[in-house]
Amino acid sequence: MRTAYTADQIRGAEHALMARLPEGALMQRAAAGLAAVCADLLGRVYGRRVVLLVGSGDNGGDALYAGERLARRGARVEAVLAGSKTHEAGLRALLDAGGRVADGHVVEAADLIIDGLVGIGASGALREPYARLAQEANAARGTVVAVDVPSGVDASSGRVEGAAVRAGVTVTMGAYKTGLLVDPGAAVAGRVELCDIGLGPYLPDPDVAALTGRDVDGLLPRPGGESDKYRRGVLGVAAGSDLFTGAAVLAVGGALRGGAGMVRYAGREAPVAQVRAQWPEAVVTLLDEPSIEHVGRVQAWVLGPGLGTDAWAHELAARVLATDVPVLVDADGLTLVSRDPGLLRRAAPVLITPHAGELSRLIGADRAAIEAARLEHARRAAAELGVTVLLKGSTTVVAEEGRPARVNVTGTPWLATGGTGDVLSGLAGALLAQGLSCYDAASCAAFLHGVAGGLAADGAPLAAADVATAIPAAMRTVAEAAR
Ligand SMILES: NC(=O)C1=CN([C@@H]2O[C@H](COP(=O)(O)OP(=O)(O)OC[C@H]3O[C@@H](n4cnc5c(N)ncnc54)[C@H](OP(=O)(O)O)[C@@H]3O)[C@@H](O)[C@H]2O)[C@@H](O)CC1
Ligand SMILES: Nc1ncnc2c1ncn2[C@@H]1O[C@H](COP(=O)(O)OP(=O)(O)O)[C@@H](O)[C@H]1O
Ligand SMILES: [K+]
Repeated sequence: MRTAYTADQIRGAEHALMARLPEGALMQRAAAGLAAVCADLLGRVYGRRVVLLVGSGDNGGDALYAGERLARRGARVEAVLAGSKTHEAGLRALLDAGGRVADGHVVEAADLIIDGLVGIGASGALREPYARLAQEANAARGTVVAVDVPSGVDASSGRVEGAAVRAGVTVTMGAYKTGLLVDPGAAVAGRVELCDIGLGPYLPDPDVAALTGRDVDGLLPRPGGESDKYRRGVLGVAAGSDLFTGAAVLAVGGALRGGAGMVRYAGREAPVAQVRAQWPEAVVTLLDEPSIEHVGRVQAWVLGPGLGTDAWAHELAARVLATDVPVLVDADGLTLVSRDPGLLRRAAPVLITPHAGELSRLIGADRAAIEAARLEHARRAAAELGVTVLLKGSTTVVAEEGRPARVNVTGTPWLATGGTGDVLSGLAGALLAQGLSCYDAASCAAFLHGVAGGLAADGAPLAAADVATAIPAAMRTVAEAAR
């Protein structure tokens, strides 16, 4: 499990650790780790041009001391002092080692740029001249190494207001910051290298966690000698309509690859015909009326992809939500519950899987605001609605009250294509049917869906059905990672 922390949590741990160490020791550890990563990136240090972007705080201090170390190994180190003040001891150390102070024009020609403008002490959008320097670094040809977090990214949330440094590598001190795992921050952090400064024993419970392949492998249910198709878990899928038949086909496809013992599909005439034609494995019930009475017993339901939002769909949704098994609500199901929130009042667990637009209707928040602060809104929805939330998008977030939010680190922008969400619903539903909690089913499904997307795309466009097909390969990949 990868864990990450807010700026306040990091500060608390740093204070506790600092109290036991001589002054400045922590910054020396940070600078040593930073300089080592930079030296690796440069290959040969001697004679290379390194530019330090130095802000007024300790983030600038880290950069200056790392610059000192690189200068002692023969690099030509120049510091651009951006703040109203500068870490004095750090600057002296750099100058003593042969580094010098320069203006912003040196950025363009640097082999390596160290972004020490701001770290966890930043507040709000980057001010000038920081914002201009961030843009110059982004336009330069040299590798950009961010200290702790890329400047312009809010360390606690991943929010970016205005300009931000786009790093090739971020060297983060002591522990991951939440903003490095959540877009838009994660998207500009590049490769994140954790520099151990001894903070571990002082860290509180994490703000967020990210599953690794090993974690997912450990959570996935596997059939044993005693298993039969009923004991493995049966999933019901209530999806599709005469207008949207594909969503039903894709959700059932995701479910069949997700390891349920059986998938029961229930729907109207047109999607029933399509599901029958595509998936002989599914047990299909044609619904003459919106009732699930004749569908047979299931351990979980997926409700909503392509279901429509008419009175018939509403009635079917009410029947599914009146059962006592976990229900995953997606797509049109979310529109139905946003119109009739009473539907969500039930004793058994609910997992909702909205994208930002669907969540905006559910909690009355602006879509752009949700995309800018994904974690905050997913948590708010979980608390207000009393459900588990899987918020889809460039970073998928899973939130449930009383547990650390989980952020998903797999996936590819190629997944941004119609129908992949339906596959995700089927997959997560299959995991629910096999007995995983909403929290684990959602986070494992997001992880596997992202890996499957990467395998299916392999650098080129994918169709949603390819993602379903790649789910078993994704499971094998996590099993290999665990070995
Ligand atoms: N503590 C430790 O033990 C260790 C800490 N370490 C390192 O220290 C970093 C934290 O250092 P920090 O607390 O000095 O804050 P930091 O991020 O450098 O910036 C603060 C200054 O920036 C300014 N500023 C703020 N917002 C701004 C904006 N939008 N636009 C422009 N300027 C803005 C503001 O100054 P102002 O100009 O307003 O006076 C503020 O005072 C941490 O990320 C890690 O790298 C490591 O060495 C390990 C040990
Ligand atoms: N930029 C992106 N990077 C990675 N994954 C993305 C991106 N955009 C969307 N996705 C993923 O693609 C899927 C799209 O789902 P959804 O919006 O429900 O589409 P649909 O309704 O067409 O199935 C989700 O799993 C989402 O997390
Ligand atoms: K920085």
